[in-house]
Amino acid sequence: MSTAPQLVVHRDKDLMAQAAAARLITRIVDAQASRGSASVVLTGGRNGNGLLAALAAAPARDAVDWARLDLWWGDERFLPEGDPDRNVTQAREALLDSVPLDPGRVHAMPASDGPHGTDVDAAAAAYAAELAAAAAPENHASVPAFDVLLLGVGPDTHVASLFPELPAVRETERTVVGVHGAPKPPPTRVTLTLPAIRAAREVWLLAAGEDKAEAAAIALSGAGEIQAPAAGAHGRARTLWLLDRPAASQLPRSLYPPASP
Ligand SMILES: O=C1O[C@H](COP(=O)(O)O)[C@@H](O)[C@H](O)[C@H]1O
Repeated sequence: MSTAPQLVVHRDKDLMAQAAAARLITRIVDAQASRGSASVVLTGGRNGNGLLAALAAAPARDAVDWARLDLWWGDERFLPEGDPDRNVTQAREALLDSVPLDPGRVHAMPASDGPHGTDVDAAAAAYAAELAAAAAPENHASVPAFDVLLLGVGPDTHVASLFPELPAVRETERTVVGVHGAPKPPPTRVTLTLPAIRAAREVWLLAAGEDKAEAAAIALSGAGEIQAPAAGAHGRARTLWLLDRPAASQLPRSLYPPASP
């Protein structure tokens, strides 16, 4: 299967979130049917949380066996446990607190008041070790083969906490790194790197709203991943961009899917 990006453009952000939630339910159910369990990497941000809220409201959510789902995070704002700006706090509020997950399979990234204190690099290394321990030994991989890895696209083309030109987006060896001096608050973060992202079977990039239009156009028009990290986010089997019309409004006509309403 090709990893060239596939694009789906929805009418507006609410419809995009509902359609993405329906798609994710199907993907999880299929993975659980074929392999017994599923693994999903969550993203923070408005679009990621919108998807989780839509999933919480979807009647078909009960088709998912929540106890056989591993949840990981693509990035985290390095703040104390329970801080309202942490991605995991927002995910809990949007969905996780309302479904019967196995707490042992909810792999939140460390907080700044956790066992590593404020040492974000140690926190990143610990998460890398947790991922490596969950990877299938027969695959000789350093991260699990995630079924779906979600990424919100920032207006500056950042994905996870990989910001243009910062060292994290240049990382080619480690799977998780600490981020210092992010241009979007908070400045200290933990993030998966591009090699870890590219180990996922499917990578879905979410972009809704006019403020994402330029980023989508740049990332999908051949930009380099150092300057436009979203351009470097690919899945092994599939790379899917889910957009709404405002976010797709600056795409070159050659990219705009002809079948989109
Ligand atoms: O800070 C973050 O921002 C991005 C994008 O968020 P959005 O609100 O502009 O959609 C998000 O994907 C990332 O997980 C988060 O930490």
